[in-house]
Amino acid sequence: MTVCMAPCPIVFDLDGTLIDSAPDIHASVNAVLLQQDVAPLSLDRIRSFVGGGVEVLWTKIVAATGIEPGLQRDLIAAFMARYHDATRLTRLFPGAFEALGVLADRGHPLGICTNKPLGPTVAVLDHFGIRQLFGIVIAGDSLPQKKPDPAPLRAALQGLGADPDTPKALYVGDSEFDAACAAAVPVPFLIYSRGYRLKPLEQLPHRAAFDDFSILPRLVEDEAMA
Ligand SMILES: O=C(O)COP(=O)(O)O
Ligand SMILES: [Mg+2]
Repeated sequence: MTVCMAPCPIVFDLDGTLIDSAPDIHASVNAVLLQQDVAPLSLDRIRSFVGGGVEVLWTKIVAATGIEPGLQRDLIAAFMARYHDATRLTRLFPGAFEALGVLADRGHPLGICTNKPLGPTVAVLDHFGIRQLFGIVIAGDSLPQKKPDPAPLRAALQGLGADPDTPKALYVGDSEFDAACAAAVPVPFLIYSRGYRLKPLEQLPHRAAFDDFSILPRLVEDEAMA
């Protein structure tokens, strides 16, 4: 069965897929913990909490630190004040910029479907000068639902002009949230193996995996021929 003949829409996850943002998330979290006289958490720990969006992140932090759960709302507000434009420690993964350029030049409509809130999403896309590549950006606070619910990815596909019920499209992500979301749409899922997932690759349903963005344009072509 042909998945996509004409250049198909490709939707990307952001944290752990296009960008290594865990160092900025880590710094913003620890600044808030410091204000509360709570010991800092390691980068590895915080990275393992990323993927489900800000509320999930802070639910995990509250559980890990024993902070009074009633404080979570205020801590999220304090965190967002730092995180909304946090780009200083964030990097594009090697080759991601070039791969996006190749795919855009080939005519693939590109989109973003992330659980990261819209403020920091736009800040980081602007910071790296890649915002204009994406025809649609669905962020963690764009809809009432977040990944793994299929609604955000369906909205992103619709925004790129794809019929989400017969999606000749691809989703590129890194985590359990992305794999489950893609399966729920359903849409073929390509997984970046150097991202923030917790489980072994084999346990996440995916069409193909890649550890180097220079391979992605060929993987996309392979999908078109499949
Ligand atoms: O911010 C998060 O928790 C996850 O963001 P992502 O969906 O871009 O991986
Ligand atoms: Mg991710």
